[in-house]
Amino acid sequence: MQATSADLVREIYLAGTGGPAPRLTTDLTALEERARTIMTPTAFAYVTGDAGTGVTSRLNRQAFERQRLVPRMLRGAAHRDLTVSLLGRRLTAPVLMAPAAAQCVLHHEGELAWAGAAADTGVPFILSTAASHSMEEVAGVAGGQPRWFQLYWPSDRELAASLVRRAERSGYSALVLTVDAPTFGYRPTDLDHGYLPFLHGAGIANFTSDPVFMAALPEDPDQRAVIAHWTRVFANPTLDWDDLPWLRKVTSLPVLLKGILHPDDARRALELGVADGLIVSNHGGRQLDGTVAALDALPAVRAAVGDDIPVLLDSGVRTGSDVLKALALGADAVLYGRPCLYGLALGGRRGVAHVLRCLLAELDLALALTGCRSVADITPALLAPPGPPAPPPPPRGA
Ligand SMILES: Cc1cc2nc3c(=O)[nH]c(=O)nc-3n(C[C@H](O)[C@H](O)[C@H](O)COP(=O)(O)O)c2cc1C
Ligand SMILES: O=C(O)C(=O)c1ccccc1
Repeated sequence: MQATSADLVREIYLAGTGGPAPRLTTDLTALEERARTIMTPTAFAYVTGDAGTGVTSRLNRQAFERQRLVPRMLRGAAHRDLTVSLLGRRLTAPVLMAPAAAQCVLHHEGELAWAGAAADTGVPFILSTAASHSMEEVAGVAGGQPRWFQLYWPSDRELAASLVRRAERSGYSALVLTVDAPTFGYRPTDLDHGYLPFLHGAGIANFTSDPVFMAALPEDPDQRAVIAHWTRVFANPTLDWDDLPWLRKVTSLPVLLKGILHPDDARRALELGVADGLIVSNHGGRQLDGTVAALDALPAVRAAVGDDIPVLLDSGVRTGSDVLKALALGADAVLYGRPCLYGLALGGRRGVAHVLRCLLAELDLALALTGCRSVADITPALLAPPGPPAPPPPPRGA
């Protein structure tokens, strides 16, 4: 199941100079530009869209680029084991696909392609509450790989409980509660296009398939009424720490909080006993402009919670070396976001699987080249001591 770097390289060279598919590339940092050529301007703006000036996204990348690996030699790492144990399950690699809303605006198969690629590669996916196919439909193509459900906690508790119970029943094995989006960020690209997928009915399938959501509407409602109701219940800006024990009562699934950046929030989650894991993330720079890079926030969060609780990271992960750096700084695994979405836009299920295989291949090679036989061998000792601060990153497109 796991694509080794040797398999991938053989597959690509045997396919000839055209590579794995005409539009795809093995350069994981070049996917965005490829995707730009085939996506509608509105969909491209939605996916690439950052909050405000976009500085957070640039800082996310700069934080990875600032870290330098110091590889070790002659350690006999001819065979590498990428597998890791997370929440009691063995994963193919320390990588999961990050939750992303409304994927049908990128490709008509949307989350079904996402789940198919997970089955093809062994990389688990996290399904967004704001998916364009219902969680039950997506579960149907997912195969036996672990899959998690990301919860945007709606303003109605009965609806929240219904979503959680459905996720549990349809085989999602953990809940990711996103806590950094009590409201949308200020995203000038979306605002300038006047475009949000949800207002066109994309990304609301978990609601239109939900008995509690539908019971609040008149029989046979028109789309405008459905969307209007969705905008009323989707977000819950009043959510606070005191609400979280309720979630514990509703489900026996492990809960991870996504969007933690401050060590005090990390400590609080543990003290209250409301989280089985944390995801250090700034939502890919889409929420608050000027936020600290997720990678820079990671070491303090790890130090605050100790080694026993899973700490994952996303925001800016693009390459196999990035995964290695995140793990060296204390992450147990990473979530892979926009590159998978570009793969989806470029080639549906095959495109997402290609992107994931490239990442795993590059990670596998990075282990070989740093002298690591397994993920457990990745330690802070692989990183050079911090150097002088880098100059500020240039704005996008400069
Ligand atoms: C188009 C798009 C939609 C997203 N939708 C969700 C979502 O529904 N729920 C969520 O928790 N995070 C969502 N995210 C954030 C990702 O889970 C992840 O935090 C982010 O993509 C990481 O940044 P990166 O992709 O630049 O590495 C979304 C991100 C993008 C790009
Ligand atoms: O676009 C996003 O980043 C996102 O997480 C989202 C998804 C659906 C509704 C609101 C925000």
